Amino acid sequence: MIELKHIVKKYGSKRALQDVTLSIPKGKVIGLVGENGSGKSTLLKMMAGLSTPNSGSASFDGKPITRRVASRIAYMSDTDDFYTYFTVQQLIDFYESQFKDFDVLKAKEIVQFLNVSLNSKIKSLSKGNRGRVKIAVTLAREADVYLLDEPFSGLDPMVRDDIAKGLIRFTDPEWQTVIMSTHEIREVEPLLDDIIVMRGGVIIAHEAVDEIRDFYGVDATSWMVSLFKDGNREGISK
Ligand SMILES: Nc1ncnc2c1ncn2[C@@H]1O[C@H](COP(=O)(O)OP(=O)(O)OP(=O)(O)O)[C@@H](O)[C@H]1O
Repeated sequence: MIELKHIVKKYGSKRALQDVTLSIPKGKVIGLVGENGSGKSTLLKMMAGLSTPNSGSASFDGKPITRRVASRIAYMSDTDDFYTYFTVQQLIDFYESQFKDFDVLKAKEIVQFLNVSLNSKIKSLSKGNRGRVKIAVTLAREADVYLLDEPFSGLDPMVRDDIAKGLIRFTDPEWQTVIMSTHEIREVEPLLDDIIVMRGGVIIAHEAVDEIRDFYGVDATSWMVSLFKDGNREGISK
């Protein structure tokens, strides 16, 4: 469904992505992991049509990813400066005006599921509740793909758990794909079908979580730690 071929993205002379080739099928939940600065956000922006490659190609269902095609892709940034002057209800109204695939009833259901009041002003919400609202309006889009940049970052375990439950409950694995960057691999591992590991702008591994357990005989977190310790994917033998 999403195909990236030999993508290079430079910021000045810095290469944020180096020759990235990647195929993302429909109906998977994928964790994108790697050290700070390894290129995760840049890769998500590329798939969202928010960043243009210096070379290589990005396509969705065979068509180049442009802002138009990207209307089927819901992107959630990692920033926390999120329409602070709105109430939650006003934010939902705003999203409805911006996105054709936005489902107001679903948005309200998710907000209720996550225990946030529609009348709250976003600027007066705690960071955890802002995180809940952010995921609610993202998942309320009936998009083919959800690209979530660090949905768990800086949030306490209860909020992380709520967001994980929301992801399971409000996405349909039959046709929707979720790709999320995270540093909380241990917590999200049960949600994941695949893990993509990045280092220095390169994808150093892309494995199915079941395969990691079956062939490497370890959980995904231990597999990833060994991958980094040994500096390459041959670190753990099947
Ligand atoms: N707008 C920009 N201008 C200049 N350099 C940038 C820009 N965005 C990213 N970079 C650089 O590109 C590289 C990849 O950054 P990116 O944000 O994609 O990494 P990341 O894996 O998401 O990091 P983190 O885990 O810290 O969020 C880094 O070296 C970063 O400094």
